[in-house]
Amino acid sequence: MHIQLQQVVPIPLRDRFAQRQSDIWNAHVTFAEGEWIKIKAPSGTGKTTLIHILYKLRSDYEGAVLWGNENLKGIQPASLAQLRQQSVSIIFQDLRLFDHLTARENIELNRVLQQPFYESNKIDEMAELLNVQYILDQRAGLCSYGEQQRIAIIRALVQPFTWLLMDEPFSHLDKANTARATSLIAAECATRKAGFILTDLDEDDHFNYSKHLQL
Ligand SMILES: Nc1ncnc2c1ncn2[C@@H]1O[C@H](COP(=O)(O)OP(=O)(O)OP(=O)(O)O)[C@@H](O)[C@H]1O
Repeated sequence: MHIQLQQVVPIPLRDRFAQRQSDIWNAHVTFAEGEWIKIKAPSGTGKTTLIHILYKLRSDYEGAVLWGNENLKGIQPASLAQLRQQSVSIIFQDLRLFDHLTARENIELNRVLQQPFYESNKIDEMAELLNVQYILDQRAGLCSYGEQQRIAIIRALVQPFTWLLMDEPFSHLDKANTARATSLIAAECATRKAGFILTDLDEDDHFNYSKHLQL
């Protein structure tokens, strides 16, 4: 499924962005199935806004966003639920774990709420790869941000998807942990022939990107 942005402009930012050159805002953009897209932008230029628009957490924009032939503005709740269960997974910038649940329960909840893509033993396997196996049974609220970020990454990877949305997904990780996380994400995207959209502040060579865009 491809994604199209047709002259999307967030309404609260309309005036501020009017003079700005952007590959995304107020442009026609198509992301083809399986593409690995990097979107680079300074702080405050709308990375989170874009990710939230794509996941339909907000609809205060002009223009249109299409997932395949489905315009997000008119999408029925059942179709949106199906999109999020089968086609789109997400790593939020603010992580959005349930603090009172354990790390494992947070991941398991997403695994069973969706059509499970893996058996639950995959959680232990991924946790070992990302070096967070020792906090799996600890309450997420007690985990450090770096640990929580790795849990949020695993949570996103245990469900089916053909697109993965990632909003500054390595912001709390050191170099070694970022390398572990990127190789797991690359392997999981390759297994599914999935594409991703990754936003970040700076250039990086974490992945073999298909496209580099500037917000
Ligand atoms: N609903 C809203 N109403 C008004 N302004 C908003 C709204 N949502 C976001 N903004 C503003 O839009 C700008 C972009 O916000 P956003 O969080 O998308 O930026 P970002 O690129 O993700 O930033 P950072 O790199 O700091 O996380 C900010 O200046 C923010 O204050």
